[in-house]
Amino acid sequence: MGGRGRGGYRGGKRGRTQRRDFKDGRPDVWKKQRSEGEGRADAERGWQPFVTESRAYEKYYKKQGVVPEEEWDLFIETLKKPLPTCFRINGSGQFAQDIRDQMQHDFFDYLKEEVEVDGEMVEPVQPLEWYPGQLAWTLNFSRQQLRKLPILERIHEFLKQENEIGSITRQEAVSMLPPLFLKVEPHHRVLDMCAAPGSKTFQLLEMIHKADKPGCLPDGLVIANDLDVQRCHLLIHQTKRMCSPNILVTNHEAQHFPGLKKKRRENAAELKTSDGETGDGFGEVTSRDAADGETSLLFDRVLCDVPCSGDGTIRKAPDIWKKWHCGLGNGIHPLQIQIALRGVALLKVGGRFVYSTCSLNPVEDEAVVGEILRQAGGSLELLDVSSEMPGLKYRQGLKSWLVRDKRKWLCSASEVNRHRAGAIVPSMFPSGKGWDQLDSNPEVGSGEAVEEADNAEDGGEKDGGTEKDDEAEEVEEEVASELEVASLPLERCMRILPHDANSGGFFIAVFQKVAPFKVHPKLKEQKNERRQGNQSVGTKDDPGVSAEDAPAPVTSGKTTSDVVKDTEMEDQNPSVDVSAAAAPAATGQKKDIVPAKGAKAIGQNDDISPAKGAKAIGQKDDIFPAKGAKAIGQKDDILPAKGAEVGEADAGITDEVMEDAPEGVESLEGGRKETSGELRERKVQQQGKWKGVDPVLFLEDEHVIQSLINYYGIRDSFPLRGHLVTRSEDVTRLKRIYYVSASVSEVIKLNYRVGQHLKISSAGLKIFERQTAKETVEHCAFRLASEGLPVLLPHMTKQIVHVSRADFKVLLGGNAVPFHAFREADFINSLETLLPGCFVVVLPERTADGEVDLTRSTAVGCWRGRHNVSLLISKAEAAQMLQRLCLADEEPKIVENKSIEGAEPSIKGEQEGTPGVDKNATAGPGASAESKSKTEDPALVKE
Ligand SMILES: C[S@@+](CC[C@H](N)C(=O)[O-])C[C@H]1O[C@@H](n2cnc3c(N)ncnc32)[C@H](O)[C@@H]1O
Repeated sequence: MGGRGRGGYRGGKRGRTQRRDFKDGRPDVWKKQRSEGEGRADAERGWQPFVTESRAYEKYYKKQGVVPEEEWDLFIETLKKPLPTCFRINGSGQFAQDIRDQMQHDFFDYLKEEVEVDGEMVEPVQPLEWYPGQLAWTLNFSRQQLRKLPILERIHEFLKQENEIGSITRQEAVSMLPPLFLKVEPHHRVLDMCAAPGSKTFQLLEMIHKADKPGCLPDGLVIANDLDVQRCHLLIHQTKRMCSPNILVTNHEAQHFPGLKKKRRENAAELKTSDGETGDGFGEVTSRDAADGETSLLFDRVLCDVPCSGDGTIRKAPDIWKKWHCGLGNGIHPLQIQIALRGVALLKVGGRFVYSTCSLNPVEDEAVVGEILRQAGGSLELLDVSSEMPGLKYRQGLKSWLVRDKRKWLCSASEVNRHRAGAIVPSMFPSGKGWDQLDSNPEVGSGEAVEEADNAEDGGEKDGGTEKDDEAEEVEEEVASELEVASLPLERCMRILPHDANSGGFFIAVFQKVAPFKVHPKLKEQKNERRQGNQSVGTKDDPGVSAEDAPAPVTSGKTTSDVVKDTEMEDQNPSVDVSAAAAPAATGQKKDIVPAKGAKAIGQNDDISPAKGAKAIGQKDDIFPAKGAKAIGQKDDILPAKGAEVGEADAGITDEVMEDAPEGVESLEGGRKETSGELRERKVQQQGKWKGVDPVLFLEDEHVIQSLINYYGIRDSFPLRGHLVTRSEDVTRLKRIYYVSASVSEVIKLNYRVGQHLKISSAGLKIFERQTAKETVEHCAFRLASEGLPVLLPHMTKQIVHVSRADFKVLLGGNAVPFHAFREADFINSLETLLPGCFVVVLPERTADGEVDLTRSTAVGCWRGRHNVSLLISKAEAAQMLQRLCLADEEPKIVENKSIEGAEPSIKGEQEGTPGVDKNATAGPGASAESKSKTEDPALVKE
C-alpha cells in the first residue's frame, strides 16, 4: 500500500516529485536563440543562426579516422541538426507500466510510420531499441508540426504533465548507457564518482531498488559524488525523487575520493546479505559488530563519467562549434586518468567499472583507457560487451590516433617539443611509451623542427580553427612519422556516432577488476619523490586501499600541475578551465582551487544546466553566489551550510598532505621540521575551517524517537535508532529528520568525522518534518515527509485511514475538504477518531483473500484539521492521480483541481495554522513550493 513519494504511494514504488530545475534541463540554446528576437524579421533583430561549422573540429576528426570517410558528410550533416528529445519512464515510478502502455497504445500505434505534414516528414515516436522494457522513448518534431498534427499536441501535453510530476525524466539516449553496462544489483555498493546533475545516479538508484518489496530495503547503496558544491544541489534534488534511504551524496575531488571503512563481517549477523542475497536491509549496526573489526570498503560497481570537453553534445550545445579547439581534450586528459585510476583502486576484485565521456576525442577516450590498462598492470580487463545491449549501434574503439598540438600532428611522444612536454604527455599516444622508454626524449629529442613551427606561431591564435590557422596548416598537413598502434584491445571500447541512431556522441569502456591493483614500482617511486617534495598526490588516510593501490599521477615524469600550467597557456578558452579542475589534484594548494568554475565548464553532457537548475532550486534569491554553500542557503539539506567556501573542496587534501607526510617533514610555511604532535594540532586547527558546517548526526533523543513510534504506531520491523540522522545538534530546533538504510548508516558511522574524512552533502531521505500546530504538537512534533511515506507506511499501524474510490476522488479534487463532503459514513467516522495532524489515506487494492495488497494500493499523506482534510501533495500530483482514477473508471477526465463546495480556503485558515506549511503551496499543507509550478518544459519539443 501507499506510495513512494510525494504523489502518494503505490506498489512499493518510488515517488514522483519533480522540481523545476529538472524540468528546465540544460538550456535549449536553439530555442533561446530563436525566441530572443521573436516578432521581428531576422535581419532586423540581428538574429543569426548558429555557426555550425568549425574547420578546426572538422580537420581534427577527419584526420583521426573516428568516422569512416564515406560517412563523413552524413556525420557532419547530423551534427548540424538539433537533437531529438528522449525520455525515460522512471521504471520504479508508481505509474511506469501505465505510462508505457499509454505511449504504446495512444501514441506509438498512431505514429508508427513517418507522417507528412505540409510537405515535411514527421518521424515516428519510438522506443529505444536497446533500452530494457520499452521504458525509454525518442520523438522528434518541431513546434510547427505539433500545431498542425493533433496527435503530436496530445503527446506533448501528456509528456509535459508526466515530466512535471516526475514520472518521466528527460535524458539523452546515450547518457542512459553507462548505468545499464554497470549491471547493478540491489546488494551492490556503487560509487558514482562524478555524478552531478545525477541523471545516471537516478538510474543507478532505480537498479538498487528494482527488487523492492513493500517494507523491505535493499542492502546496497549509491555514493554519488561531485566536486562542485552547487552541482551537488542538483544531484540531491534529482535523486530525491527516488525516495531512497540508500544514498549518500558527497563532495570530493573524485581523484582524491577517500578510502572508506566497513565492518568486517565474515561471521557478523547484520547485513547478512553482503554475499549477494537480498534481505530486509534494515540490519541494525550494533556495537557488537565493532568487535568484528573493520576493513576497507571497496565498491562492487564504479561509474566514472568524467568531466570532458563535451564535444559529443555539439547538437545540443551548438555553441561548442565556435569554442572547440584540440587543447580542450589535451588539457583534461590527465585529470580523467587520475579520476579513473582512483575509481579502479576503490573497486572490488570482480567488480565492474565503467569509464564514459561525451566526447569523441581519442585523447579523452581510448588514450585514457589505454593508460588505465597500462597502470592497472593486469589487474583490470577491458570487457567486450558488444552483445550486452542488442540493438545498440556503435563503433569499435580506435587502435591508432594522433595527438595535435600547436598545429602539429604528433604520432609519438618522441615528437613532443621539450617546451610542450608539460602539456603533451606520453599517455596521450597509442603506445603510451614514457619519455624514459623512448629513443629520444623531449629534453634532447626531435623538438627542433617543431620548435620552428612554434616560433612561427608566436603571437598567433590558439588552436582554434581560424582562417589563418587553416592556411598555416595546409603547409604542414602531412604526418611526420609512422602511426603508433596500441597493443591493447582498445577495439572493445564503444563509440556512439551521432548519425548512427540520430543521437549525441558518446564513448564507453567497461572493465572488470580481476586482481588487486598494484601500482607499477616505477610510478610508486615517483609518488614517493613527490611526497618528499610535499606534493599531494594519490590517496590519503586510505584504509580501503593499500599504499600500492593508491593511483600514482599519470603524466610519466611530469606532475599534473605541470601539465595543467602548460595547458593553461595553450587553453585560453574560458569555458574550459582545466586548471581549476586538475591543479588541486597535484598541488594541493588550497587557494588555487576554483572547483565550481572548472567543474561547471567541463563535461557538459548532463541534461541539467547548472545555472538554470540552481536558479530553479530557488532556496533564496542568491544564484551562483561567489561563496559556495553559504550563499546558496540550502539550509540543512547540504552540509557546508555555514561559512563554507567553494575553495573548501580541498580541505581534505590539506589533511592528506599532512597525513601522508613522514614525521618531521618540513612544514609548508616554516621550513622548520614539525613533530607529529604539531602536525596533529595543525590538523585540529584545519578543522576550525569547518566550524559552522552542519554535521551529520544520528538522532538519539529518546523522547523524540518514542513520540514518533507512538504517534505513527511504528513497528519494530522499522528500526529508527541508528537510522535517523539530522543536521542540527539542537534537538529542540531540528526541522528535518532523514532516514538512512543500514548500508548508509554504517558508512556514516565508520567514516564520518567533520572536516577529517567524508564530506557529506546529503544522506538518505527526508522522513519527518517539524510541525508546530498546537493541537498536535503535544503528541508528536513531526509530520511525515512525502518522500518518507513509501518507506514507512508498511510499518505504520496508526494514523492510517482506508478510503473508498468515490471519496478518494472527492479528496483529490478539493482543498481542505470538510468531513461532511465525503459520502461514506465509515470514512467520516475514521477521520473523526484520528488524532489531529498528519495521517495517511489509503485506497486499498485487495488480494483474492481480501488482504490489502500493498503492491497495488495507493496512498497519500494528509492533514486532519478540526473539521476538514488537506492533502500533503502538490496540486499537479493530485490532479494527475485523479485523472488516472477517472480514466480507469472510464469517467470524463478531470484536468483541474476544483474546490469542493463548502471547503475552507486552502491557503488561509486551516493551512496557516498548519505546521511546517509552505504558504506558497497550492495543494495542501505539505505541497512544496517547487512542486506547485506548472511551467512548460521547453525542451520537450524542439523549435
Ligand atoms: C560529465 S558530468 C557528469 C554527469 C553525470 N554523471 C550525470 O549523468 O548527470 C561531469 C561532472 O564532473 C564534475 N567534476 C569535475 N571535476 C571533478 C573532479 N575532479 N572530481 C569530481 N567531480 C568532478 C563536474 O562538476 C560535473 O558535474
